[in-house]
Amino acid sequence: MIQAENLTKRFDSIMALDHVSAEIKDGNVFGLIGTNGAGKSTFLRLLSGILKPDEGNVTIDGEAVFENENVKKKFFYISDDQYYFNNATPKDMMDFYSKVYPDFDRKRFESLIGNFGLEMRRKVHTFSKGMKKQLSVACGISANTDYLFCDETFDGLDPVMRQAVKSIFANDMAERNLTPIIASHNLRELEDICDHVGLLHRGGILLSRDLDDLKLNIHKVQCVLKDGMTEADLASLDRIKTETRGKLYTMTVRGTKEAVIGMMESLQPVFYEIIPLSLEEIFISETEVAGYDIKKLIF
Ligand SMILES: Nc1ncnc2c1ncn2[C@@H]1O[C@H](COP(=O)(O)OP(=O)(O)OP(=O)(O)O)[C@@H](O)[C@H]1O
Repeated sequence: MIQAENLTKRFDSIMALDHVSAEIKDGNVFGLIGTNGAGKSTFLRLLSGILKPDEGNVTIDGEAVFENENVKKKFFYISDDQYYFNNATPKDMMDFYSKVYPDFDRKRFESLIGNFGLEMRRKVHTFSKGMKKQLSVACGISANTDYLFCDETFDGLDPVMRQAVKSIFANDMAERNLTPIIASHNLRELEDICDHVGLLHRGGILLSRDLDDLKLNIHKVQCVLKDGMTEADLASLDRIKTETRGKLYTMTVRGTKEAVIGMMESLQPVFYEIIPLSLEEIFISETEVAGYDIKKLIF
């Protein structure tokens, strides 16, 4: 488990991270969302001990991270701008990381490089941005660490590759309890992968919740009411949003699924169904309550 307590980091007058606390459970995907400059990379750099916090502390499996070589073997940090040695090839990177990470799986690395359509002996500086991202994912996965820190890892990957990488993460979570921590400015990219999402804004955590909890008390309902009934008849529902298209009402409603179903049944509409809410829709309603306009905070 990773525990961050009151993490604070300033760069001169810039407060990059302001007393951020988070608990990252093993075997879950922790998504960190925020606009450019929100503090995501700073958070990951503090988690990985690249930076020292001004205040607060971070522990991985109970041990402090900063200047602790043992703990550093437990995670791999795929940075937004991964460093490769001058003239290095994927094979050189494999040789390097094999020395750093005792459980580095060379066979897996070769197989991932092959599956991604990359070449082991081609110079990395001739790779495109997306190819470099693929290479860093191959390094990170093959390192076989308990935790994988991903900074905008999906950015720059094409949709097919994005899905492939998500499947690889899911596979490693199931097989060896990998815990990915994924920072992204794009909520939609985390939609189908995260168990827990933290929303970072100007260095502070605005919201940090398990997705299952978020989804328990908010639902999207579509219905067609009987002739003679109007929107006023929907007053018993705790509606956050209502859209009307002809006779079709699409509503975002607060309450447990059972309560919402109960109310809809009592209205005896011509038709109704509960449809899944997107992560973005959930976040919009949750942050509205906190007085924020999420559309200004995420893309
Ligand atoms: N080395 C540094 N020196 C000075 N300021 C820094 C440094 N690193 C980060 N900052 C500042 O800290 C704040 C948070 O930056 P950070 O890189 O953590 O944001 P981010 O959420 O990762 O942004 P992005 O999505 O653009 O990568 C920004 O205001 C940034 O300018």
